[in-house]
Amino acid sequence: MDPLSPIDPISTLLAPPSSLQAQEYFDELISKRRNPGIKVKQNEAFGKGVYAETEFKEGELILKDQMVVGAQHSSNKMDCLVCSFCFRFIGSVEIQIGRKLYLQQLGVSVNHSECDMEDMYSDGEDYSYEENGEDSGACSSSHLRKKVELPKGVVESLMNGDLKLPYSDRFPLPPTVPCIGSCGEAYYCSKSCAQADWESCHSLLCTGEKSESVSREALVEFIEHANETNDIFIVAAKAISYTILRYRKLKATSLEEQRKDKNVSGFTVPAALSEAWKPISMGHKRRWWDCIALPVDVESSGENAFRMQMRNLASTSLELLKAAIFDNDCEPSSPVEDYFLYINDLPSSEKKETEEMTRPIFEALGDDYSVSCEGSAFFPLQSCLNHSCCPNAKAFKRDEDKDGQATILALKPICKGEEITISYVDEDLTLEERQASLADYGFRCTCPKCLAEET
Ligand SMILES: C[S@@+](CC[C@H](N)C(=O)[O-])C[C@H]1O[C@@H](n2cnc3c(N)ncnc32)[C@H](O)[C@@H]1O
Repeated sequence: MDPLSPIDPISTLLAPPSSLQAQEYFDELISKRRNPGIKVKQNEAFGKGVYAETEFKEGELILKDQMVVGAQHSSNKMDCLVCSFCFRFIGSVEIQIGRKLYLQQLGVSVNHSECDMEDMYSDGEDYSYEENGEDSGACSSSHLRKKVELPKGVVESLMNGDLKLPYSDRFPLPPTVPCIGSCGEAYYCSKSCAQADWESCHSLLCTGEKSESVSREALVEFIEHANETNDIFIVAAKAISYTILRYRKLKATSLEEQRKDKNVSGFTVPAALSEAWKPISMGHKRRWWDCIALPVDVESSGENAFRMQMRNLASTSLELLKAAIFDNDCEPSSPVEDYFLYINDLPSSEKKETEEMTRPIFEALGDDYSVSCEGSAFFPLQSCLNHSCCPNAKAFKRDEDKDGQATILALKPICKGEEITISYVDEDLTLEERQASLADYGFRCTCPKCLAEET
């Protein structure tokens, strides 16, 4: 068999890893990430689970987990300009506010190609937004807000840096670094994040002129389909691009080693592919279309048809992605909120003067002025945490947690050997509401709180 020809048995890659493979992988990951207080173990009832290897006090950090791939929600892109790799807020308080107001006034979402963000940062441009333009509401995340209009030119001045808000230098943000492929859609907090994202997955998913995708038109079609249906397909595309790029690197290294030393064991596609796919495969879960909850308006007799419809949706998305990248051969607070809280807390003499300038901007932003960055991501350790409606831990962003890492803190004292659990849903909901939300995860909760409330 030609060792470089693509192999078909994708099903081998999609099979769950054996318990031994998973145990070795997570032991190594925990040791590399220096999270000695935890261990991933097989749980008889629910598959994998995370267990305490030491005692944790209330409020103590249990683990920090680096994401493998993740994406900001399409609908959130209008509210927050964040680094496309580490999801830190970028630019400045003025750019965050100005960009949001600009997009609201334009009445478009940045997911759609009508609005090129590149234009918004170039100085002296005619931004041509309608001063009294009606928000179409079609793509805006804030069409319910009562708008207060700002004088002409304020929004442009905020975006191009001509208008500096008082005290905004107390909330410094990293500058915006554009994407290497010039797509004008991805921005970063540093050149190193831009490079890391390019090498991790973006080179194949970039719609810019330096894109390494097979077809930029096909890629745009794939992204539009994901934005119109479910933007989880963007995260799936990132996982696939990540695997392809890791595979290529492994192949190049292996062939180079073989060239130097003929005695080095030969490169094989299956081995390199499964190594490249390993970080994703370790998060193996049931198929999405098999476990999502049945919508309330679908009768149980229509369940098979519904699941088939969802499967077809995922398959259409994959076909679109394949046309774009197929290779023949893997809640922080908002700085805007922090800024306005700071202004609100100023001593009254300074506050009065400052608010003359900031109040109209605050009112123009409306109720949702402080939206934080939201998205979906795959965190290998966090994804092993099982659910409980009376959890002993919580994913929590502290002031220092500004990057895209997941932080898990103890909610109460945890003993050595105890399972660490988080709540996937709002624990204050009623029993029925909690169980309905958990149906999306494909299980019925039997934690002590649910059992007590059921009787
Ligand atoms: C984020 S994963 C947690 C890790 C998972 N046990 C594994 O083996 O990868 C979520 C899945 O774990 C299972 N799970 C988590 N908490 C559970 C619970 N309280 N009861 C039953 N199944 C649970 C469900 O299958 C759920 O879809």
